[in-house]
Amino acid sequence: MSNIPDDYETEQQRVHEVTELIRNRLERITDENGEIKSEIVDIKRNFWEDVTVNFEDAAETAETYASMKQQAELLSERERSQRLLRDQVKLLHKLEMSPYFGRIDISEDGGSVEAIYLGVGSLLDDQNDKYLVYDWRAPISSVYYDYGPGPITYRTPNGAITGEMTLKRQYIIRYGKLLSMFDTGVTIGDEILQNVLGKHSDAQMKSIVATIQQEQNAIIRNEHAKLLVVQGPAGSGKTSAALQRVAYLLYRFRESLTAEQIVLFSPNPMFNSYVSTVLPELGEQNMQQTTYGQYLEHRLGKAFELEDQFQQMEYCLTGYDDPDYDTIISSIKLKGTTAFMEYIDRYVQQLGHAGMQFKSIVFRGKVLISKKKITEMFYSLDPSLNIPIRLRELTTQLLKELTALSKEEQKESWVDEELELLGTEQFVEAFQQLKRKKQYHENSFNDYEAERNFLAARIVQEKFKKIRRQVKLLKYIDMPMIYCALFHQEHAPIGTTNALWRSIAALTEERLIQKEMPYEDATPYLYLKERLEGFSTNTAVKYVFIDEGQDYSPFQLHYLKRIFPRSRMTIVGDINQSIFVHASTQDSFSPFENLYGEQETEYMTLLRSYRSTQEIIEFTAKMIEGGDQIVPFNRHGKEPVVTVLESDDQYDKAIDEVLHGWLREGYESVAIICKTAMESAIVYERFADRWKTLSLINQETVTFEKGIMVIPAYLAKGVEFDCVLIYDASSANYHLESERKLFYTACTRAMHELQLFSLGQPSPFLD
Ligand SMILES: Nc1ncnc2c1ncn2[C@@H]1O[C@H](COP(=O)(O)OP(=O)(O)OP(=O)(O)O)[C@@H](O)[C@H]1O
Repeated sequence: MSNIPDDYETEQQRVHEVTELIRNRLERITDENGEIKSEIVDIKRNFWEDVTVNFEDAAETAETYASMKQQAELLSERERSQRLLRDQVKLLHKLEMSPYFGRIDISEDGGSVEAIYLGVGSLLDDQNDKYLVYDWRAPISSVYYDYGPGPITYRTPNGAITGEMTLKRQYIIRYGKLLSMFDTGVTIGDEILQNVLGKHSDAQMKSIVATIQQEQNAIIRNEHAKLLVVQGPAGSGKTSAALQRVAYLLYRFRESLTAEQIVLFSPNPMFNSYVSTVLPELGEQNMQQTTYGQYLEHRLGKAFELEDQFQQMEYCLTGYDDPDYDTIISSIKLKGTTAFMEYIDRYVQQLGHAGMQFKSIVFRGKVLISKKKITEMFYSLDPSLNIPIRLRELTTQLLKELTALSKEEQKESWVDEELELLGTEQFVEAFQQLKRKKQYHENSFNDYEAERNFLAARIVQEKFKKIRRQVKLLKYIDMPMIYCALFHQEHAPIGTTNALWRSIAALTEERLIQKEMPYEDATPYLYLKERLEGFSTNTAVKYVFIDEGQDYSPFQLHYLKRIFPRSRMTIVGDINQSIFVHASTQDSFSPFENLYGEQETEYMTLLRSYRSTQEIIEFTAKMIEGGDQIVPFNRHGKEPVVTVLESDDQYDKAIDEVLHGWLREGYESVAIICKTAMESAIVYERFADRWKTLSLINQETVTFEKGIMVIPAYLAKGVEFDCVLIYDASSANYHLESERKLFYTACTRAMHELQLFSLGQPSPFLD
């Protein structure tokens, strides 16, 4: 329970004093910053004047270098100081706006009581070396999130400390004014959380630093798990906790970890813009962000036209009439399994003995080294060596061969033709070079010959450069053919019938021949490629975060683990939102179990849901298995409404009414959620004239903005809106079991109001 304390005046006085101190410090730092800035300008302007330049002899030259080095060091030291000051100014501005949000009074066993104030960064009083504000990530701050008044324990680098908490208080402060304060129990202030969650949604996600809940704190501060898996229902704060965790890790390991060493895989490009302000709000730099699809594209290069995951999704939701539909769905499922990964492993073993395919090395239409010869060279190498090592050796041999061939090539007539086109300067230069190399004897019989040979060698060398580069990049391996041949294997992967395998193989090959790479093939293709060429791992990355982890196939996760071998992984997700066919997390999080092994994996579960009103959470929880476990946060709003419409024409009036109503209430972010991109486009066309501010979101949309938007359900993943209107929640549109989770995901995007329109009989998921 919480109550409003009566020492408001004292607290307001403290806010006033701390704000004053912050403002004074800001003033001082701004002056210091100005001085450093002009010093930097001076150093740059006078750099050469302050350096004594003299290259007369070795001693003078050394002195010149020493003096240059000294100036450069001075400059970089000043620039570093300026960066530090800039960071301090940023933090002080944040603290000026709101210096702290919480306070705990604690006493270490038997000691005196100390009041600890928590904010987004720490603030030290220079006069007495005391912290006026502690960073929310400091070890002691953990007590605030984990305990209520009573006995406490917290960990420091020097061991555990026990004591007593006598007070836990929350504040809302804006620019020196204490707007409100509450004393609270273990959970952090219902009042403040009510206040935060009751607000209208924003185009950008907000940091939850002032109201982190105990179970979220455990996720944020976990330091030991190699793999941390978090399962939580829609709106339970998984993404929020993940981002706070990034900020925590950056603070905790600030000596050794930088934002570039952290990668977040997000569900769609728009999501990147949605979460982009959270870390800067916490005074940290953003980590690297990408989607898995973008990452595949980057690694795949241009050999194929890659289907993206949303095209695949669209097909899965609309392609029911395609006679190949069932085979394609089975193919997508198969290619996401670890059984298929192992199938590729066995194929790689076979390739060690036979089956590698190469491309001939061709120059000006002439085969320099035939693929037959390359194959022979490859298989004559020691078979006990693994394929990547053999390929390295083969590359060396091919490069040598090319050197020899380039000598032959110099005699070709095209070289003479090119020589004729050269101007006198090139001949003069050849003359100079040969003279320098002492290969030129004036008036000797070979003069012209030497010059010609020299220039011919250079011409051929220049033309061969590209071939040599391609060879070094292993472009002589015919990867598409090797991958296609995988589907000629007679025996099917474990768990797949021979007949199904043959159909999958035929369909896959058909698309690969067209130079199309189905999305489900991209990971197996890259995996095979890297098993042959050697994995190009990224060892710089230390933490990988995967949001919406339930949508990744086991194969994709294993692939990521191999790519980032030095990294710890945090996977957050919700099995009830697995919307992709390949996701094997349909019922549990089991695919994660054998990723790093039990010893190194920790599971955490969130049950409370914060995004939506209690009415919406209770309504949506009924759609999924285990929904009764979800604990809604106690915030109330209108009951969701299901409206059955009899004809398409009734939509105009009904939509107008609902949208007008929401706008009148002041809601700024409204989504009309459709099942597919196709449906979204139709709806947009239909209403764009009536609603001028309507926008259509598709897979290319990269920024998330307020307003009224039409969006396919699978792109609304991870984001939220004040109000959601499910455009057609009819049984005709949503009835397959495989669509249940998509439907649930769509409905759970609403924070305050949810309306569902159904053309005829509503979906059975609403029963
Ligand atoms: N401790 C908290 N304090 C304040 N707000 C919170 C807290 N936890 C979550 N929220 C809010 O709840 C909403 C949902 O959070 P978030 O998007 O992180 O959930 P999620 O579990 O990732 O959801 P989903 O799986 O549906 O995408 C956000 O508006 C977030 O700010």
